[in-house]
Amino acid sequence: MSETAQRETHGFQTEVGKLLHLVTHSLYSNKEIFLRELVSNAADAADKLRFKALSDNDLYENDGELRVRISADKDAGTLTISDNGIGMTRDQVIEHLGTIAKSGTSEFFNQLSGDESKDSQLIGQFGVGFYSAFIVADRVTVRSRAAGFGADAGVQWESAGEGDFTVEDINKTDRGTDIILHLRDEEKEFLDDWRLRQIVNKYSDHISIAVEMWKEEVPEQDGPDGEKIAAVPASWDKVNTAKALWTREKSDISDDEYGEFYRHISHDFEAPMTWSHNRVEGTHDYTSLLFIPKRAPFDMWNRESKHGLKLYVQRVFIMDDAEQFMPTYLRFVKGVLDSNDLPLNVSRELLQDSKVTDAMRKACTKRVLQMLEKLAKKDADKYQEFWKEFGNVLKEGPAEDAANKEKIAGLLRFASTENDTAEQTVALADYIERMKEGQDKIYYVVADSFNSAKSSPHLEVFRKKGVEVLLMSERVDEWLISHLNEFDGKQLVSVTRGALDLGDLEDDADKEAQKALEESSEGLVERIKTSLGEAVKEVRVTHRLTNSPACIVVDEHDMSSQMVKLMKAAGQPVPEQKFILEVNPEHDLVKQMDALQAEDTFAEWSQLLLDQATLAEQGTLDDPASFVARVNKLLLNQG
Ligand SMILES: Nc1ncnc2c1ncn2[C@@H]1O[C@H](COP(=O)(O)OP(=O)(O)OP(=O)(O)O)[C@@H](O)[C@H]1O
Repeated sequence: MSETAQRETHGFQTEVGKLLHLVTHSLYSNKEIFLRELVSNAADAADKLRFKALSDNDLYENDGELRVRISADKDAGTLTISDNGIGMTRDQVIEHLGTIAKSGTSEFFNQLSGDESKDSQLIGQFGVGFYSAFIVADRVTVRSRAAGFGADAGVQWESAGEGDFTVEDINKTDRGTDIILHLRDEEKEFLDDWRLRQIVNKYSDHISIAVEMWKEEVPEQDGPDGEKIAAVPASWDKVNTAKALWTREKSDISDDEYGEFYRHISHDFEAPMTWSHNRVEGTHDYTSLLFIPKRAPFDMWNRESKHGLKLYVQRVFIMDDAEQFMPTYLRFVKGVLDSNDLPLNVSRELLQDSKVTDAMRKACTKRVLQMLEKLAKKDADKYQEFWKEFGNVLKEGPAEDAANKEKIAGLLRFASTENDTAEQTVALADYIERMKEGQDKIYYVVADSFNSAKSSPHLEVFRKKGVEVLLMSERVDEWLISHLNEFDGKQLVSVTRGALDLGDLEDDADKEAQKALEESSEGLVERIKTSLGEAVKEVRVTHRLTNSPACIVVDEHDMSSQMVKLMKAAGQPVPEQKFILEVNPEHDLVKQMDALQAEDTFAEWSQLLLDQATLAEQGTLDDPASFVARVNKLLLNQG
C-alpha cells in the first residue's frame, strides 16, 4: 500500500473543537502537563495490550518489553512520544482522536461560562488527555499500528488543532503509537533533555512501564588515578522507577507520588483530598489504593457516568471502572485494586457473583468509611470541604447499605437551629452532646428550602424550650430520613409528624396546663372540625405553636408532604393527602374567631386557618385564588 493511501479529512466533533479552543487558550499556566497526559495514555495502551495478550500471546510479536520512549529532534523542532502498546486501527484513530466518548459531554460544555480562568478549572475536572498536546504544539502527527495487524495496517492522523484532521494509511512495522509534536516556536524548551527528564520525574515516575530517553555515548575517560574508564555506548535509558506504585512500601512513597498516581488513574488535574493504601493478606490477598477527590466530577449526577475502581489481577491490568467494588453512594472514590485471588481471565459477569468480589467490596467500603471518619476527626475543615462536594451522595448511603448505616449516619452533617445557617456542619454526635436534660430524641424538619425549614411554625415550641432541631431541605433528605430511624440508640423524629411527644422535656406543670387548655377548647375544636368536614383528617389543640395560630401535621403513618412531592415529580401515583390541623387557642386570631357568632363567617375563618397553615408548610395551595378572595373578604369585613 502506498504511503499516502486513502487520505481523508474529517471534522472534529463540536465538543472536541471547544475543548481544543480551551486547551490552547486556558491551560497556559501549566504547559508541561501535556507530557504527563501523553505518557499516561501510553501506559494505558501498554496495560490494554498486556490484558489482551493474556488470551493471545502472539500479540506481543516477540516484543513483550513494554515501554514508552521520549525523543527530541532539535533540528526538526519535534518531540516524539512513542509506545509499543496496543496501538489503534484507522477506525479507532478516527473515533478516539476526533470525538469524546464520555457521557454528559455536551451538558458539560454547556456549563462553561466563557471566563477562561474559571473554565480552565472545570476543564481540569473533565480531563483533556490527548488534546493537551496542542498546548505546546501547533501541529500533531500520530502514527499508529494496532497489535495483531500487519505493518500495512498503519494509520497516520494529523491536525493543527483547528476544526479538522486528516487520516491516511501508512506502513508501520513496529506495533504501537508515536505521537509527534511539532512544537510552537516559543515552546522549544521542551526539546531540552534535562527539562524533559525533570518533567518525567515529576509526573510520571510511578508509571508501571519504563519511560526511556536516549542517552548519548559517554566516551572513554581517564579516572582520577590515571586508569581508563570504559566508554558507555549510546542507549535508551530508563528515567522513571517503573514499578507499579501500589506494590511499593507505603513508607517509600511521597505524597507527591501518590498525587501524581491519582492524576494518572483519575484524569483529574487536582491533587486528591486524601487516600488509603493497604495490603491485605490472609483469607484474601489483595492491595487497595483508594482516593477521595477534592472536587466532584462533572458527571457525578449522570446515571450513565462511569465509576468504580481500576482492577488489576497479579499486577496485570484487567479493567477500568469495576463498579462491583464500590457501592453507588461512594461512586466518587477513585483507586486501584490488585487481587491475587481472582483469575486472570475474570470478566465483569464473573465478578458479579463472586465471593471474592463480595469480600473485597465490603472491605473497600469499610476502608473508605474509616478514611472519612479519620478525616472528620483530624481535620474538620477539610471534611467540611468534602461534605460540600459529596455530602448529597453520601446521603444515599443509609438506604443502600443497611449494614453500615450507623457508620454512615456518623458521617452525615446537617444544618440546624443551633446556628440557623444553611451550612451543613452539625454531626448527629454533636447534636446528641447538646441534647437537653430529659431529651431522648433527635428532632428534625424536612422542607422545600432552607428558609422554609428554618421558619417552620412547627419549630416554635422547640425554640422556646431551647431544643435543637435539624433543618433539612435537600431533595435527597426525605429519602435519607425515611431510611434512618435512629442513631446511637436515639430515635430520629420529625417535628411535623404525628402527636408531639416531648417526653421528659415537659414538666408536670406544662402537662397540666396543656390538658386544661385542651379541655377548655373542646367546643372550639369541635366547631372547626364541623366547618372543615372532609378537608382535614382531624382537628386538635396544638402543642408546638407559640407564635402562630395553626399548623398542619402529617399523621404518624402517612406519607410526608415532601415525599408526596417527590413521588408526584417522579410521575408516581400518590394517595390523596389529608392533614391534621392543629390550632393554638391562645393566639389572638383564634380567640377572635372563637368569639364569632355567625357560623358562615366562622367557617370562612376556619378555612383561612387551614389554608394559611398549608401555605406555611408546603409553599403552595391547590386553589390559591380562593384563598386570596377569602382573605380580602375577611379584611374588608374587619374594616
Ligand atoms: N498512545 C495511545 N495508544 C493507544 N490508544 C491511545 C493512545 N493515546 C490515546 N489513545 C486512545 O484515544 C482515547 C482518547 O484519549 P484521551 O487522552 O483523549 O482520553 P482518555 O485517556 O480516554 O481520557 P481523559 O480524557 O480523561 O484523559 C483513549 O481512550 C485511547 O483509546
